[in-house]
Amino acid sequence: MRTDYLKLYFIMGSQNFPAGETQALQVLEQALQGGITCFQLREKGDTALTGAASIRFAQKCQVLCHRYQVPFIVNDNIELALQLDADGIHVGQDDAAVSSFKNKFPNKIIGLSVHTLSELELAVQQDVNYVGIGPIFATASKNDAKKPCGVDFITEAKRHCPTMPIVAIGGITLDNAASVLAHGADGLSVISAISAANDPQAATRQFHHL
Ligand SMILES: Cc1ncc(COP(=O)(O)OP(=O)(O)O)c(N)n1
Ligand SMILES: Cc1nc(C(=O)O)sc1CCOP(=O)(O)O
Ligand SMILES: [Mg+2]
Repeated sequence: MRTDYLKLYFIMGSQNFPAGETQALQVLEQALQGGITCFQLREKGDTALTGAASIRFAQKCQVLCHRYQVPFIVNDNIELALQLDADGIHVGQDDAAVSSFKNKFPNKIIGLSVHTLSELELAVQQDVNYVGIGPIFATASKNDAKKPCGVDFITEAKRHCPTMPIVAIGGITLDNAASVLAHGADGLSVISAISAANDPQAATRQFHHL
């Protein structure tokens, strides 16, 4: 995978917006105009869209991403990723084995969440395309987030496995992003820093001028 795709990786689902999917699509387009380099659809939680509505929403997100030539990644849901022929899938430690995703979804981007150095070593052995390391800081966007690991863990991970692309996630804002990059992350992954910004396009642009 091209590491530059990880530079500014925006994640969201309709649950991240008070006005639901309409607002989600508007913000995604603003984020694309502002220069996000990757997008992950993470439709999760009690208010998540289901069935045909979730597929229609996902298709609309994918069309926008294609228009801006930004990879469209699906969180967790391999059926959706296959149905839409997404560019990749992001999976967590509690999901099925990476090998099963690779078999079902060959030649696609596979991202894996890691929280420890041993999980990172396994990710290298499994030849995933990138790892998501987090939460770096406290986050309100994931109910079951682990304890924050801090920026020094990024440096430790990069030293341990220098060739594995790392995207940092969890509580990343315009104020702390420069430190995250200075500690060795290849890219930044955010939900609220863009989804809850007063001006999502301007916020996205600012991440490119840290
Ligand atoms: C880029 C990136 N990194 C980490 C995660 C978290 O994935 P996971 O641990 O599977 O948790 P959920 O997002 O599924 O709640 C991610 N989604 N993206
Ligand atoms: C989806 C997700 N995964 C995390 C992890 O630690 O694996 S933290 C997180 C939420 C990130 O949202 P925000 O940018 O608003 O903090
Ligand atoms: Mg997951």
